[in-house]
Amino acid sequence: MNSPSDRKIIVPKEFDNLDDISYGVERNGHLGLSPYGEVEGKHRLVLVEWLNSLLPSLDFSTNVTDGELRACLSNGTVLCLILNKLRPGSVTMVSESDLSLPSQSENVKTFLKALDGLGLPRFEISDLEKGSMKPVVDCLLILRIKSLMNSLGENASSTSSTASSPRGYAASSFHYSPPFSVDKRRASTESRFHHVLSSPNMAEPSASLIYQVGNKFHEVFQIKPRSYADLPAAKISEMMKSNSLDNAPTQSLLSVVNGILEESVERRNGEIPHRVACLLRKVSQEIERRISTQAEHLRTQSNLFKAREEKYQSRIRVLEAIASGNKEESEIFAGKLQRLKVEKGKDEEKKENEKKIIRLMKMLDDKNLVILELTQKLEAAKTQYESQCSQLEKEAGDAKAELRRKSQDYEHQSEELRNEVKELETSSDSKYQEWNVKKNHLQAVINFQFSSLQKLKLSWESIRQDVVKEQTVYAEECNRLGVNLKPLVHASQNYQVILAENKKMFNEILELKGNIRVFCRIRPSLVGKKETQSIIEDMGETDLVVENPSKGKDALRSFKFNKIFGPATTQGEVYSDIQPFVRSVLDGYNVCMFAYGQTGSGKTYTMTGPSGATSENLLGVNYRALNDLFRISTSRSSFTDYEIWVQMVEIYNEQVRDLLSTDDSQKRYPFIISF
Ligand SMILES: Nc1ncnc2c1ncn2[C@@H]1O[C@H](COP(=O)(O)OP(=O)(O)OP(=O)(O)O)[C@@H](O)[C@H]1O
Repeated sequence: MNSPSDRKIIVPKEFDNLDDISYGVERNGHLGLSPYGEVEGKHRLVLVEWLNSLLPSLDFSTNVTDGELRACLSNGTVLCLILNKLRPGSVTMVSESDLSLPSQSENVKTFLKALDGLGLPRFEISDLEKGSMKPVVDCLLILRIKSLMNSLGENASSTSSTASSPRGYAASSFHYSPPFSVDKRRASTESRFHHVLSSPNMAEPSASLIYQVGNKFHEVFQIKPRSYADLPAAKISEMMKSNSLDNAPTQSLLSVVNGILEESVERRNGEIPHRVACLLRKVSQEIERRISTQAEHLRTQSNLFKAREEKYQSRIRVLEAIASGNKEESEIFAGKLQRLKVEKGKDEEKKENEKKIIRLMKMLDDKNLVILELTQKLEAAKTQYESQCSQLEKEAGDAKAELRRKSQDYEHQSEELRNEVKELETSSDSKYQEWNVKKNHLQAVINFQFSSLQKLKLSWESIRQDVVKEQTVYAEECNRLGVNLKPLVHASQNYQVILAENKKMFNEILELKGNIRVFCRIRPSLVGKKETQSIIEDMGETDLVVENPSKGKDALRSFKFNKIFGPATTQGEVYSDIQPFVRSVLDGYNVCMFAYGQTGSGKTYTMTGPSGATSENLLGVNYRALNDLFRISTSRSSFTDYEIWVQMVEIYNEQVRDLLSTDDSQKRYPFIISF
């Protein structure tokens, strides 16, 4: 049986970070040294240790009294300092120099308001002023438990945070959950787990954390979102070689994984560069290692909790043995209980102790449940990350295969391009040769053209000299011609005068010959008629004698004409005597010619010509007169304009008819002539 001095409960060091378990911790290894109740004394010791570790300047003794605590905490400054220590900048307090008596409770109010905000139970301001400090102590202990729970959550996500701060408060955040509710603890744990994964605060580590994890990983934190793919391979390999990943906070590693995955998802082709995939695998391996370590750590802690529970069970059994009246033990404890009776009343204390032990056991059970849940969560997280890693490896494999396929495509394309380049080179060579041939040909043509040009220039020069010479000769000729032209000009000026005189004399001759002339043309006998049937007895130049036997002694009759044309006279000979009258028309005189005779005497033959005449010699007077009119008017066109029009009429049975009119109403006289 152990003596009272042997019944020291030596708490393993690992339990220092655990909240409720540490209620039973006595740094000097003894129970019940406090002037307060045994349990409350232990609570107070735990609180004192915690406060001293948070704010070393307080330097509370282990036997701190209510009065000392009240004196220290009553103005609220220390309370606010505790909060700010746990969560930097969480409250703004009034400095001590500004504190006046009326506003002394300002910092206390601020502290209590912060507790309300965190959802933690609070005390009243009056508790700080008088009476027991137990509500204040309990409140601070719950705050401590809460901070340790958060510290445990932090430990689950970062092994380095405990290394940087023994209690891991520097980067903690608080999420209140009622201390003895399993469901709410689960909710709180899940919340913390979610917080570790998604909190922006975790993605942005504190300055001290960055300092601890090293500059290499700090560079990774400085990478802008969606720029992992652009990170140089040298920098990634340097980071992977260094121990920066080992020192980096887990939430930062998760942020890197999430960043790479988000970047991969947002990229259209979903490809992950090889170097980034290597970094991803390295980070995943590091996370996996940490999860395994954490799980192992939690299993160890669970075992320790179980050992601790067994010890408490043995203690309970001892106490039960004491209670059941073990004599020796009773005697030993009797003295002790006697002393305790004197101080407070042993029976009540024992019952209270039993109740607290039972509560402690319940708390242990709850804790175990929480730890079990945490272990399960971590196992689930590990499984999830393993599946994610395998998924990532699969995707990396797919990406590699895709990359290989694309590489082959590129190889194929580059091969095709090389072939095309070769073909183009060949074609360009042939074209170059063609162009060279053409160039040589063109050069020869140009040379030929150049020599021809030279010859042309020489020819042109000689021609120019010839032209100059010819111009000189021409000028001389022109001068000579001008000299010769002078008499001609003079002669032409006289020519018009002479011509006018000629006209005048010509028409005077015609007048002298007679304005009215009568010619007689004797038609030859028609085919089939006898010559003897002719009545012409004698025919001279101008005289004609005809015989009419039916008249008896007056049978012979003579006629006189201006001229008589015999049967052998040609059409041209007839016109030659008429032609001067035609020319007289163009000099402005009126001329009228008509043929007169009996039917068949030859009028049409003389004026027009025989029908169907093809020979020019057979043309009659009309054709020849018109021909002369046009010829003479053309020759005089340089100095006289003539208008010539034709009208053909027939006078038959004293009726005049227009032979050219197409309008029947206009055919008979009088005609309406329009020009
Ligand atoms: N000088 C001539 N030489 C040859 N044949 C002629 C000559 N004169 C007229 N004849 C012929 O005589 C015929 C009658 O001539 P044409 O018709 O000229 O007579 P006409 O006086 O005009 O008759 P009509 O008054 O009836 O019209 C025609 O066959 C014509 O060829």
